[in-house]
Amino acid sequence: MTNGLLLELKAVDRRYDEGTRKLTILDQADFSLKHGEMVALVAPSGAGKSTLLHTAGLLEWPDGGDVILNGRACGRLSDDERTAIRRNDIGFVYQFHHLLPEFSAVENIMMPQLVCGLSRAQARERALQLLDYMKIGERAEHRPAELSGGEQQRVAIARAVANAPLLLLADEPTGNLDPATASYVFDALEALVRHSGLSALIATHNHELAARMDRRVTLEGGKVVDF
Ligand SMILES: Nc1ncnc2c1ncn2[C@@H]1O[C@H](COP(=O)(O)OP(=O)(O)OP(=O)(O)O)[C@@H](O)[C@H]1O
Repeated sequence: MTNGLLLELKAVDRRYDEGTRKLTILDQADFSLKHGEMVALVAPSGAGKSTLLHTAGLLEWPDGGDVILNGRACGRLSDDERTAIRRNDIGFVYQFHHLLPEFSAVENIMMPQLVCGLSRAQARERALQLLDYMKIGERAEHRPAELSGGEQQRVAIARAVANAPLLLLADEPTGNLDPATASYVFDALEALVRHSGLSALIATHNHELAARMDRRVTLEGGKVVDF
């Protein structure tokens, strides 16, 4: 930790090739996220929300500028180093849960911990604690297909934080749920973020949920701006 910031994007460019021309999605974009801060990313479809999340989450390389996570410049790291940071320090939640269908809820949450070298007993204990925290402890042994959409998303959130990341990035985490379920799932997500002190950047089209976060940003002309 250096300046109270967990995440900084400094003059980040991101361009895609579209036939013969370049599509500029991020154009010298600056953004920062403080430790423990929860920020909503609200922008029209196609504005570049997923691009911003993927770049911040080290899934995509910026074409210019740098991404600094917990004081560490990540732009010039090797693929292996970036993978290690993603595995240990960053949790992702998507609109669709992407749980492994043949494994139970608890096993899905154990998986990333086993990859990081925890024993099965340790991983299971933490997974069960997280399921309890998300108020679905009694669904631990069910497979994703046996869970409701809201329950599946709560398992996906638990899985994203299983390795106690510093940063949670979520791309429309409640976008696939009805309003009441979305609010309920967001309650659980918010409680978890606040309790664990992690920082979160959450893309959402839901203005009610965005209003509950510390700050709201949007994308305009490839830049991240507060609104
Ligand atoms: N790998 C890629 N190659 C080419 N173009 C891409 C690629 N990824 C995204 N794009 C384009 O970049 C633009 C921004 O995409 P992005 O998915 O970041 O938007 P978004 O704001 O998340 O949209 P949505 O809300 O619909 O998910 C879109 O025009 C998209 O078609």
